[in-house]
Amino acid sequence: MSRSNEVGFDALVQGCLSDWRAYCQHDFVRQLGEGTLHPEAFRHYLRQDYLFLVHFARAWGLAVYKSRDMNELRQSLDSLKAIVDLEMGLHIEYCAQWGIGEQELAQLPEARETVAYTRYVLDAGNRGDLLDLHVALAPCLIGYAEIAKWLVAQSFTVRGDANPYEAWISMYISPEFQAAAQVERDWMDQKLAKQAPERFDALAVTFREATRLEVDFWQMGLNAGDVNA
Ligand SMILES: Cc1ncc(C[n+]2csc(CCO)c2C)c(N)n1
Repeated sequence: MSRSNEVGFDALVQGCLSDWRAYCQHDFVRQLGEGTLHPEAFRHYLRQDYLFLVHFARAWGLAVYKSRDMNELRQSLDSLKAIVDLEMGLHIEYCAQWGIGEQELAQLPEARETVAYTRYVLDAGNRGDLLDLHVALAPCLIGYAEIAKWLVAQSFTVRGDANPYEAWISMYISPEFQAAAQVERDWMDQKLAKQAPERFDALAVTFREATRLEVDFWQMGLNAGDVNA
């Protein structure tokens, strides 16, 4: 747990609160909660998320490379294996339920928003160390847990079969996913508490940029459902 007199993940959020809210409470998220999101918006998001996950797996490969001891190596390798062996397969199955086949996924052109976000994360890790990489990944890893918690607390959110996006909500609100996000948060709190102020400020910039790129990713999805566009 982060203590109030120490900087941690919460301080990263406080450093870019308006961007963080724009991400966590984005219209894409709200409409997903209401169940009113245009299915094409969701499909576009799912397709690009497949490409996102491929680069996300590469980011864990980079984390393996940037690891400096056996603990870090094991943690990074476990994450890499989880995404490659498990989560990619689940995503492919989920896409199939939305009428998106594996063949289509394999041939997808990458949207600029996907390129921007994933390459930003990989560059942050490449030029920095393991902490820079984790901070660049934090909006993704911890953000989705926060988004799910926020969503289920809103009165407009529809749960159960009446919402076509129930599976998405239930995956990210699941105790397993929430616990994994908490592990990441604890790791980050512990690392951030040891950083000098200038170093923290540089990390906060990376966090804010990655958060803004997540906003763009939602907006990309929303735009794809705009029939007038
Ligand atoms: C654009 C985008 N941002 C974040 C996530 C969430 N996410 C991707 S991989 C992962 C780790 C464990 O599954 C999490 C939480 C996403 N799917 N797409």
